[in-house]
Formats: sequence, C-alpha cells, structure tokens
Amino acid sequence: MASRKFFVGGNWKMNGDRESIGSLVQVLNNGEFNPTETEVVVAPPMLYVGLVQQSLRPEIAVSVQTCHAAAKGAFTGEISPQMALDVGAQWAIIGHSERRNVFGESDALIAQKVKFALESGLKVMFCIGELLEQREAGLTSEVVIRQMEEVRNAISLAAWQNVVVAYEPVWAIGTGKTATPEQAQEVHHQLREWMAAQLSAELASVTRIIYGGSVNANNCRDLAKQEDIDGFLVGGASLKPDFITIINAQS
Ligand SMILES: O=C[C@H](O)COP(=O)(O)O
Repeated sequence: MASRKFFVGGNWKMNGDRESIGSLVQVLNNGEFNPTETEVVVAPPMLYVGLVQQSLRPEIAVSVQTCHAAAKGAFTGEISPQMALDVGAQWAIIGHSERRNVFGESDALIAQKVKFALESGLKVMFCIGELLEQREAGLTSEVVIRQMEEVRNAISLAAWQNVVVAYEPVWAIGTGKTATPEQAQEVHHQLREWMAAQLSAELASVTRIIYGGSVNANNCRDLAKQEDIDGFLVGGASLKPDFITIINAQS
C-alpha cells in the first residue's frame, strides 16, 4: 500500500451555485492536508469548472464529471476532453453509476469515453459497481469484472497509469448505506487480483482502487485502514467541511 498515494475525489454532482461553490472553495483552500501524502481532486458541475479551477489552491486538481468520446462536433449538451483541458481540468469521472443508470450509458460507450479521454490527455476516475439486485444474486464480481473488461479491451496497458478505479456499489450511493470495510475490501481485493492476472503484477500493485458510496467523516477511517482501499470518491460529504476530515482519513 505504501507505493500507492492516497486519493480522494469529491464529486459535487449537480449541486451548488456561485455563492455556495465560492464558500466550498474557501473551505478547501483553508483546509489542512498534506498534498505529498494525499492526492485531492474535485469535480464541480460543468458550468463551474473554470471558475473553481481559477480560485482553488493549486494542490487540488479539478475534474469534469463526464465527457464525450469526440473532440468537437454536433453533440448537443456534451463537452469534450479538449474543452475540459482548455479550462484547466486534469481529470474526468467516467462511468459513474448515475451516467450508467440514469442516462443509459453502456459499458461499451463508457469504454470509448475512457479511451478518448486518456488519449486526449485527461486522467480518469473510472467508476464501476453493482446494483443491489446484482449483489443479492451473488453477481458482484461478475458485474465489476465485466465493466473492467470493457475498458481493458479498449485501452493500452500504458494508459492504465492514468486511471484510478472507483468501486461504487450502486446500493451505497447517496443512501447512507455504506459498504462495510470488509465488503469493500473483498471487492477491491478481487479487482486487484483480476488486474494482476489480466494486466500485470506491476499495474495491480500501483493502480489506486478507491471506494465510493456514502463515505463520511465517521466511516472514512475504518474504510481507509483496509489494505486495498486507496482512497475515496465522495458525493454528498464532499459538499461539506467534512470533506477535509475524509481527505485526512489515512493520516
Ligand atoms: O461519486 C460519488 C458517489 O456517487 C458517492 O456518492 P455519496 O457519497 O453521496 O454516496
């Protein structure tokens, strides 16, 4: 674990306005954390990405919440990785469960988006996770491995160095039902074993696998103690000062 830098992402989803986002940036700018120990990235709603990038301390990087698999063109409502880079974002969240389950993005489309974002120069938080009925049917491993396979088939081995895998069980997102540290660790460990077998032992040992799903200031420390949990992708709690506590979960 020592070789993997702790990573905490804040996914603000479709929340905030200029005033509340300004206040949140102040909290982040004044919060104490050690950037050599923890990598921190926040993903504001698209319209505010440039504003946040300009006002946020440089130790915290900015991400978009999705981006299309093309540089430009007739794709109403979409933005490209090139546009994200142009306004200072360095990361993209791709494959979030809300993109998959609310907006109907398929594994294949998500793999194309991951590929294009990486080729364009963004780093990617690639999200995977099972639905409640899939977990209850004992299909968790099968589902997350299938999601990983789509991306493995689309990108080069070298490209994985710019990928953070975010395991987010859908039943834990925004529900207050966090996976137990043991439940999360079990899936993270399976993912790392899959990477060792399907990618390389080196990639399995260096790739960050972060957990998302109702992470908060109270449960983050126990989750962070797990061997294969290398950080978090935080939704609701990333809009509050609690996010600073979560950033420091491992220290
Ligand atoms: O991207 C973040 C996840 O969807 C988790 O959201 P949550 O922390 O509100 O459960």
